[in-house]
Amino acid sequence: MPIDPFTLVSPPLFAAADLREIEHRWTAAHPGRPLMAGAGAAAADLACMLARDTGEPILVLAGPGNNGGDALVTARLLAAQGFRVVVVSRADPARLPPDAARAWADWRDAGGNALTDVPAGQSFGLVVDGLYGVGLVRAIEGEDARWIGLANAMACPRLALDVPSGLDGDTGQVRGCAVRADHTLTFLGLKPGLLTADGPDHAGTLHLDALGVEPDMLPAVAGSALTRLEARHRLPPRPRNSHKGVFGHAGVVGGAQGMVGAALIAGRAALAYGAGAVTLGVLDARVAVDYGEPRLMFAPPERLVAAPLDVLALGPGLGQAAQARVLLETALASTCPLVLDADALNLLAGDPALSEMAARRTAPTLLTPHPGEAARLLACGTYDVQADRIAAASMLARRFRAHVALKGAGTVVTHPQGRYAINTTGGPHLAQAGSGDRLTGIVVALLAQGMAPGDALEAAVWRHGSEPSIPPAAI
Ligand SMILES: NC(=O)C1=CN([C@@H]2O[C@H](COP(=O)(O)OP(=O)(O)OC[C@H]3O[C@@H](n4cnc5c(N)ncnc54)[C@H](OP(=O)(O)O)[C@@H]3O)[C@@H](O)[C@H]2O)[C@@H](O)CC1
Ligand SMILES: Nc1ncnc2c1ncn2[C@@H]1O[C@H](COP(=O)(O)OP(=O)(O)O)[C@@H](O)[C@H]1O
Ligand SMILES: [K+]
Repeated sequence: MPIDPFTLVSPPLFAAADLREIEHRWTAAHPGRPLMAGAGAAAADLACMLARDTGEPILVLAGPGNNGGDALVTARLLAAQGFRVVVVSRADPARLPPDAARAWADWRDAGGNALTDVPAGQSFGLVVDGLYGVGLVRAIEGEDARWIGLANAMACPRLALDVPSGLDGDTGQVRGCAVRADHTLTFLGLKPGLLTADGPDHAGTLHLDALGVEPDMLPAVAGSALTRLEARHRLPPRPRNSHKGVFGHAGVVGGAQGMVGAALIAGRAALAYGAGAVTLGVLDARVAVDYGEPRLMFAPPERLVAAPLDVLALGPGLGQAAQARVLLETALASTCPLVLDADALNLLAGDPALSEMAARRTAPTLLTPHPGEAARLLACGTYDVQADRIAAASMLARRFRAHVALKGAGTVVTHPQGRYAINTTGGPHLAQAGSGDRLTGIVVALLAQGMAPGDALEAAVWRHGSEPSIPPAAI
């Protein structure tokens, strides 16, 4: 029975290699009971609910592997329920993998056939996409790409089996082109690529069917989906018998001339999320008060980076002048948790000595790069970062022995020990200057109040995405 995976707490994320391991364990424990039968049955049930009630046939696109096998089982079960089904496949039945070959034989025995092209001028009540799943190994091109283009242009809903064809389940990268599904029914477990990069735009509403696989058959994995907060992500209730000192003193350094707002946004967010006191070290010396949030204190940045604080953040609106570099060097020597954002990351990227210092810190370091900043830190292109966001964020976590939030659609939070989480809150309303500064402030607030660094970064990313959004006005 498919479920909404977002109702689960921190569901694990399985890469293609993990899924093959599950299949291996299942086959060893249950010979002769292919998982494909359950996958096809679940897909047929969902397809019944999604197909438009117009009497138009259901188009089933079936590929050359087991994803195509799932599609053929789905087609047979839908036809058995009285739906008109048009199967389109160019796969050579003689070369199908064993379970898919069985599905093809069953479909043919039930009177089914397959067209070798999508019929022109025909409208459909639903498209079932079973071209490629987690076995996608190269870019989609040729006839497959044409079919995907046709399917994406159809007015009816599209249901993708396992992953939208063309989307890499491990990374969320579109390889060539991909089905833009309205719904994706994914099998066994969630795949990281459904949640980050191009995944959310292509998967539509996610449904998960574990196909009856027992939890003890699932391999231990490094990744999970940040669907809901766990207890470790929450602060204890504020004791009545408390004072501002209990909730930490945070310092935020940044706000060079022309970018003062970045530091103010971070500072305001830190107060809003409960830091006991927040001092800004603004580089633009003309600014000494925030009239919109007069609780913010101001100190010379040189003094603030060397002050005894509970947490220090450096970066929002920092700029890259010589003064900023010196501030960063002093901040790296601090003994409290240190959050580096924006230009602090750019300065780090261009300076091997500072990078070395960052990697050697004994107090926790948290990095919050957007893909461009991550690319500078890794000395590669933004495209390379986006092609595998988990790998990029993991590399940064290892290199800097830091907790890292690689921002953007499906923010990836990685930890020095190798664990990672993909956030599921937020959306394109956050794609506006100043969003990242607010995230920095939220992280700072949670750290100031004593949350463990990795948990604070995850919780901040989740909460930032959960804030009520005011969508940009339609024009
Ligand atoms: N694991 C399980 O237990 C379960 C798995 N299940 C299902 O199986 C799916 C995985 O099946 P799979 O491994 O057969 O891979 P799949 O995605 O069908 O593609 C492989 C074929 O595609 C080809 N090919 C690849 N890329 C291509 C391209 N760009 N352009 C053209 N061809 C390309 C590739 O060709 P080759 O590289 O061999 O030349 C090969 O022939 C999984 O997503 C789920 O739906 C369920 O039944 C539930 C249980
Ligand atoms: N399309 C998107 N979907 C989800 N979150 C997004 C999207 N675009 C931006 N964000 C979020 O908005 C914030 C932007 O941060 P950043 O790029 O550093 O902006 P700035 O430095 O201008 O404040 C990050 O938290 C990022 O994850
Ligand atoms: K698919």
